[in-house]
Amino acid sequence: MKARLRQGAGDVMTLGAFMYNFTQNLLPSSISRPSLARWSSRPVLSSWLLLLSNTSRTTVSVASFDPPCPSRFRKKTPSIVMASSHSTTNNEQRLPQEFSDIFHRVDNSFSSDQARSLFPQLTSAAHKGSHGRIAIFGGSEKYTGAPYYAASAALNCGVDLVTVFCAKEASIPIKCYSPELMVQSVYSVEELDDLVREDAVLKARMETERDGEQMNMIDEERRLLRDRQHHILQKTILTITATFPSLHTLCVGPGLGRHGLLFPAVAAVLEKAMESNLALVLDADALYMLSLEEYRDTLKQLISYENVVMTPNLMESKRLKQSLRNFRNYEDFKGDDPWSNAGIVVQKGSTDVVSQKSITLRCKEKGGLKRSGGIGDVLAGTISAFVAWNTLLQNGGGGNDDVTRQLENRIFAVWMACCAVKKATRNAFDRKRRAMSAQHVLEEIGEVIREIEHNLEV
Ligand SMILES: NC(=O)C1=CN([C@@H]2O[C@H](COP(=O)(O)OP(=O)(O)OC[C@H]3O[C@@H](n4cnc5c(N)ncnc54)[C@H](OP(=O)(O)O)[C@@H]3O)[C@@H](O)[C@H]2O)[C@@H](O)CC1
Ligand SMILES: Nc1ncnc2c1ncn2[C@@H]1O[C@H](COP(=O)(O)OP(=O)(O)OP(=O)(O)O)[C@@H](O)[C@H]1O
Repeated sequence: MKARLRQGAGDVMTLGAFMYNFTQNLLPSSISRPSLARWSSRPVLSSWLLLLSNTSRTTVSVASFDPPCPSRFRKKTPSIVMASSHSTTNNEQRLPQEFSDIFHRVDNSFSSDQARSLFPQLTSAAHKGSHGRIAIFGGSEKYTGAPYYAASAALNCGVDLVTVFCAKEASIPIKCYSPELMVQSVYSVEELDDLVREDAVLKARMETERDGEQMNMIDEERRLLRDRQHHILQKTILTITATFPSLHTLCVGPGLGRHGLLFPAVAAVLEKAMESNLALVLDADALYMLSLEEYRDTLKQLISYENVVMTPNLMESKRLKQSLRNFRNYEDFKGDDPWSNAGIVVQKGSTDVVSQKSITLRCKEKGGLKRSGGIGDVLAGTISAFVAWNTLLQNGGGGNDDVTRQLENRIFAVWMACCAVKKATRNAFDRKRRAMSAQHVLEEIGEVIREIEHNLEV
């Protein structure tokens, strides 16, 4: 697939087909009937990917069909040729307007086999951990819900084991939310606050002190304080990095908070993760941290790291873009788009835009009309699950072919996670309307994943 993408040969090239019955009632019946196409195979797909490619940029969009997938899809995605024609079925009338005038071709580049390979197989040979071990580094005094949502979303998707690394102050509440989560306190906000307070006192004394001997003593006290700080943060870093060999994904950020003393430890954890080639999902306060001038070097490293997914909301996206533009050596990141990096970026919005280098996939799945806090955390956890499975595929021992396929599939895995959360949000909204919260989205995500897999198997 990668080779095809790089070729950029066709003005319009359709990459592949998914059979995922996501978007029932995708369009209101009032939408004007598009000039539709006739499919060489009847519209058997519940969804398909349109890859519009030109030499500089590639865009994949998603549309959907309603009908259940027939058995022939079991084997392989049928080759579909779209010709300019008119609609003959209700299903075709449901095509989104935006695709009506696109003359395109769908081929077998992304087959249902590949879509299936986004999920690890459920077999009796599986053991605890075969379907993914992930960790969430987040959760602070103020935010205990965010890491819980992210971790539970991953569990509800089907990951086996999830550990939450958080502040001591957050660990008991998170444990009480769910017995399934392994929760480990890796630092204490109180302890960090004490360090800040003691340093402020010493600094103030230093400013007023005139006696040389006293000043030396204060200097020494500050040095000891720095040692204590170093020791505390090293413990945080070592506790987390010690788990790296057993992890398939590390998600950093949900509810992390913005404690200035913790950030150096977060940056060190990210750097160690890159050294270990561990898959990273970065959200919320991890993205805030990366937009700060002190952490530009870390951001710079992440920009050229292949194994990262960043999931900024509107604000986080603005901050990071601004930070990238402010790079003194911005020439390192030539190109109009500061996002054109090695890893994957998901810009969340009414349409989630998933991009990697010159490839862009758009998740057109409709969400709900309620935007409660925490749905971004559910998304971070869901993406972490799909990325963990993608890592498992890489570790599957299939040799270089598997590695190549893993890289090709990862962006589709992330896109699929975005669509799943949108669909779960819509189901939750349909059920709860204004009372909908992230907890209700969590309750839906497992069923949505089941539906996706069912549609791939039936
Ligand atoms: N239950 C919990 O524990 C939860 C904990 N959470 C945790 O909170 C932490 C901070 O995360 P964050 O999202 O509040 O911080 P940040 O991105 O700086 O936004 C700050 C301000 O930016 C704005 N704004 C944001 N998006 C916008 C948009 N699309 N369109 C327009 N404006 C937008 C908006 O400003 P306002 O509209 O209020 O002016 C917003 O208040 C982080 O750790 C996260 O994980 C949450 O996950 C929720 C559940
Ligand atoms: N304008 C929008 N219309 C519809 N859905 C949206 C819109 N903006 C974001 N979403 C969806 O809401 C979910 C969370 O995105 P959001 O931008 O709120 O993230 P966030 O601020 O990080 O969330 P959180 O509250 O967990 O911190 C995603 O699934 C995204 O697709």
